[in-house]
Amino acid sequence: MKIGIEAASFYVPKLYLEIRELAEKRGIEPAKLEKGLGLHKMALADVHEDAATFAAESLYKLIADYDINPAEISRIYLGTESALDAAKPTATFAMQMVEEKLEEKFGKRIFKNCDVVDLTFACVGAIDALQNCIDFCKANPGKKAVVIAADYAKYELASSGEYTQGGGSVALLVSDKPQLLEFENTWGVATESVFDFFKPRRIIEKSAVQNLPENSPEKIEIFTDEPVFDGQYSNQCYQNRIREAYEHYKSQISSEKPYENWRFLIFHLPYAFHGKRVFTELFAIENNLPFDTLDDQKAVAKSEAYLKFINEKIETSQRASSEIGNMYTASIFMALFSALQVSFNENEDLMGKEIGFLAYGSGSKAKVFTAKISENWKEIVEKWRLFEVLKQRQEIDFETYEKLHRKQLKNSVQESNSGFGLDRIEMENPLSYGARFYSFK
Ligand SMILES: CC(C)(COP(=O)([O-])OP(=O)([O-])OC[C@H]1O[C@@H](n2cnc3c(N)ncnc32)[C@H](O)[C@@H]1OP(=O)([O-])[O-])[C@@H](O)C(=O)NCCC(=O)NCCSC(=O)C[C@@](C)(O)CC(=O)[O-]
Repeated sequence: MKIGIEAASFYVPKLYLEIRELAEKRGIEPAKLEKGLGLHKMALADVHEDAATFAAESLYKLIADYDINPAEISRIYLGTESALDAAKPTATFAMQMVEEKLEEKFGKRIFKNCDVVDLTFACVGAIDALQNCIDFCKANPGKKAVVIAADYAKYELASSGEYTQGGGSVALLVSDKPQLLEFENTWGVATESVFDFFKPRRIIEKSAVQNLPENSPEKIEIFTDEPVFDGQYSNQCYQNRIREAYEHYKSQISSEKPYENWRFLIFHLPYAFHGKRVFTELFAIENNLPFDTLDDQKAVAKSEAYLKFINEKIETSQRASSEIGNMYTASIFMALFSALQVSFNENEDLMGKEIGFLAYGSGSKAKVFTAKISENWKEIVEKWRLFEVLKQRQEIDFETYEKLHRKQLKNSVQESNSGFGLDRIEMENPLSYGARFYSFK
């Protein structure tokens, strides 16, 4: 049975900061960020936005753009590491927003019998959701599942992670009608528990939190959006896991150099140039090139063969990332959208071509798997207009960016913001303290 993506949509928040401006304000050479890491713009959530509104946006767009009957969706699995609650899944907030928006057309509680849940494993969580939903569709012919990846990447101000911020979401309809692409059945996996990037509970004074029950302990534990991370170590963990997952993938197939058969290599991109920077090792292994010293590594990265390989198989997948930044779980899918959009715009015939996916999530796990482009792929891609949509965003200045980051703004930056938004968080009633209420404008 063929299982794959029947339809796909995305949402990128409408605000952005130019990386050049961030570089100048932080005293970093702009060329390092632009030419070294491939960064140009950083997408930012407005005051009324969070991971739930991002998820709702792409879910609603998926249903509206591809004329999907929501009653036919058996499950909505959300990969996210920006959860809004430690018990109530962020997917339930998104589901409710979309349900209310669709009420007039489809009636109340259209997702009443839909299985909704979050899956978390840093940036690879949505790939786990996807694999799970592929298996679900195989086991239940005719049923459809939606996979959403929704996140915002936020790092401490002036940290080395600051220029790799970003955010947004994608939603994929997975079914036995793979109009966009069809997944093949070999999965390479590699896991090792490490502390390269994580979001621990932080311990703070009780007095720092409003409206806690009187008998709360003096010190309490809270989650924050900003991770603890070790940048260079995280790069190394990524490289190690990808190598191990690729080797595991390879051990299950007969091809000598599988990557040579792939039209694109689609990576999780924490920043645009990451995939091409880490694949040097596997390129060296596959082509028996020395890779022990820094000089060896630089020689591979700068070789004509490697530059040609990047140009042919990776470059177009980087373009959207340069304009958005890290979308955590959604980054790998946005890399796919970017490559497909460029091929669509250039009228390339992709039908039947194989794509290799190299997914990574800190903490850490990598998955390597493949898919084949379907006959009707253009009918799905033609609705995206990805690069036009990215051009329609609003630039903000550095001062506004810092205020947004510090949560010092009460009102949305966009004057006429339309779409899903957070209205309020309950802060008084102890029985509903922290409940979040959303609406569509
Ligand atoms: C991403 C890092 C590590 C970058 O860290 P960094 O120290 O800013 O940069 P770098 O030293 O790694 O690389 C700079 C590049 O710019 C070049 N450069 C220098 N100057 C110039 C110049 N003038 N002109 C042109 N190029 C210049 C320089 O040569 C080098 O390129 P290379 O030669 O090595 O290819 C940092 O921003 C960071 O820590 N970010 C947060 C963590 C992260 O993104 N880690 C990535 C891997 S882990 C991952 O992907 C998982 C994650 C993060 O998404 C989370 C999850 O799973 O949930």
